[in-house]
Amino acid sequence: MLEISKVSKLFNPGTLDEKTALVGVNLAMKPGDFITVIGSNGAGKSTLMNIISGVMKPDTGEVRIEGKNISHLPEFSRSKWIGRVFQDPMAGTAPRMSIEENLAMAYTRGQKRGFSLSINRARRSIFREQLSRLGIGLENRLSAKVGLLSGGERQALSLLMATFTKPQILLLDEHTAALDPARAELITTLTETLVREMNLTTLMVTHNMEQAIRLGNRLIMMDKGKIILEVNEDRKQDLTVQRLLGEFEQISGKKMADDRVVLG
Ligand SMILES: Nc1ncnc2c1ncn2[C@@H]1O[C@H](COP(=O)(O)OP(=O)(O)OP(=O)(O)O)[C@@H](O)[C@H]1O
Repeated sequence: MLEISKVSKLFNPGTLDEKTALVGVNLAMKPGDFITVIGSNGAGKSTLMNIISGVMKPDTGEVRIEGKNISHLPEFSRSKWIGRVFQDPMAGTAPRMSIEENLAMAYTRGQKRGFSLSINRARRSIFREQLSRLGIGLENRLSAKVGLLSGGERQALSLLMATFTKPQILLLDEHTAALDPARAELITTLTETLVREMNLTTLMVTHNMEQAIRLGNRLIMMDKGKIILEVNEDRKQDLTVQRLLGEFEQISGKKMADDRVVLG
């Protein structure tokens, strides 16, 4: 489904500010895989997400979706295959537009230009039905401006918008990190439900170790631009936070440096 092969990225090469972000990263995801990604500060997690979604190009290496090399395609052309939710609840939605206008945008994502953004009765009923799945009453607020919603409500809407057209790949970039614990739990539960119901192939970066262990069928750990540990389904079930931290120390020879790490 998603294949990343030999992807490397160096920022500001040849300058004092040179930063290695990714070094020969390989990753293959099967349809329905749900991989959680953890790692120390500056390990390259966001760069990996940015390269998959087309925000930036790798120096070397390829990104393939269903066998098709998409490495040369810009971000907007990939949006029909890739849904993404960011850490910042402000990032995934347009604040001055209403809930239904935002949904209409998500609905037509990746379609040819000129595809109607108009909201007719049939579409409105689809939007209502989808919003009701979130279980937070947004289906009764279709014309409310998104800028007026709380962080948790916006993030729930972002999640729905990112998954609306059943993307081939769903990228979740610390999407619960900016929320208080109760809202974060709500978004986590929603994520699990949407991913399971649609059987979405999902890559999720998180600083919450307990969440990384609990969610998904695979886990990868990154350090200094490399995947240093891959845990598959059978081993993941026996994993604990302590064991995971121990593995990190053993492989990298240091303690995990992550100022935002949540042990659960
Ligand atoms: N646009 C950029 N310009 C220069 N250096 C960058 C840029 N983006 C990332 N880097 C550097 O590349 C390395 C990897 O950064 P990245 O943001 O991918 O790590 P991360 O694992 O997401 O880190 P964190 O968990 O701290 O957010 C870091 O050293 C970072 O400083």
